[in-house]
Amino acid sequence: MIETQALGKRYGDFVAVDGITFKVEPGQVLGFLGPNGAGKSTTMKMIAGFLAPTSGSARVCGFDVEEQSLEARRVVGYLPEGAPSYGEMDVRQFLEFIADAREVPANLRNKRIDDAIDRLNLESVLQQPIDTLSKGFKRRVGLAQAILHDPKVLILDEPTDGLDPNQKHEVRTLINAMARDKTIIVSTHVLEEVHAVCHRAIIIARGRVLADATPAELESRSRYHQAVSLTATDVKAAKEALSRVPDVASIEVDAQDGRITAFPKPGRQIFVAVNAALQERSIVVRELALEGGRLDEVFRSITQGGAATEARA
Ligand SMILES: Nc1ncnc2c1ncn2[C@@H]1O[C@H](COP(=O)(O)OP(=O)(O)OP(=O)(O)O)[C@@H](O)[C@H]1O
Repeated sequence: MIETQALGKRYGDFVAVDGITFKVEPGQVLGFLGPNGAGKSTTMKMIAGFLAPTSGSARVCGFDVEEQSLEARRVVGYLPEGAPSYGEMDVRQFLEFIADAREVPANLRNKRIDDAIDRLNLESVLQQPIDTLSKGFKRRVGLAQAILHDPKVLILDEPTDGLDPNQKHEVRTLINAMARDKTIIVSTHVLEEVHAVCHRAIIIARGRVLADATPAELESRSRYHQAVSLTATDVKAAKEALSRVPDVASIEVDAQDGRITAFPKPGRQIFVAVNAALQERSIVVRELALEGGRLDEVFRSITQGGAATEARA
């Protein structure tokens, strides 16, 4: 369990984190989204016990991160931004050092190290100094040290940053597998990641929570939610057919690929009627899709101001 209560951080007059309150239950993966400089890393550092809050509080597994700092840090695995580590050590030496620093019991030490090596596919670079590793491998070493002591809580600051698509997929699978018995916060700029791993997402900007919802709830705020998009050989005829469907509010055609999107009037469903209208006029359609909503558009709308900016936290 992770719980923050009006958690805040100031640097002089500058407010980096402005009274953030949220709770994450075991078994949940919370996605932390927000533009550059929103306060994501600062919040994660405070929860991980690496930075003292200037106001409010945070608890992990019931331990206050300031008043019970040691107990709190014991139950947390933390992957910092950029994953700094001791570059002159080789990977195995570094993981052994972490096992000792984390006081992993002697009878579990080798098993935990081997398990982390296996989960992050580090076998091929075990003897290599960390400084000489590629960015992706450095990130994986950072993840290995975060999970080495099998913590109940994981704070992962952009865990897939710098990874290639295959590695991204592997790390997401790993997070999903670990989610069953852990409480996890993941910050990311990759919106598809929210779908792949998060049960819930918090969007923050200028140090404040602007939205706290499931990925599906966020998508439902998109103007594309329940829109119907299609590609047709005769764009003009397709547009004409769609314009006659009573519940279609507007129609847009993508200038680049000619894709047509029909937007419903508020609260209306148009898929069946659109399909029928196209068939009635024998319009040849290459694909026809019901849109769930677009997270990138919701993210922009929420963080840059606009219709969807109301906070739900
Ligand atoms: N030590 C510091 N002194 C002064 N300002 C700081 C310090 N550390 C962070 N900040 C500022 O606090 C704000 C929040 O930074 P933070 O790193 O938490 O953002 P972020 O959401 O993680 O951004 P990004 O997505 O770019 O990683 C930024 O404006 C940053 O410049």
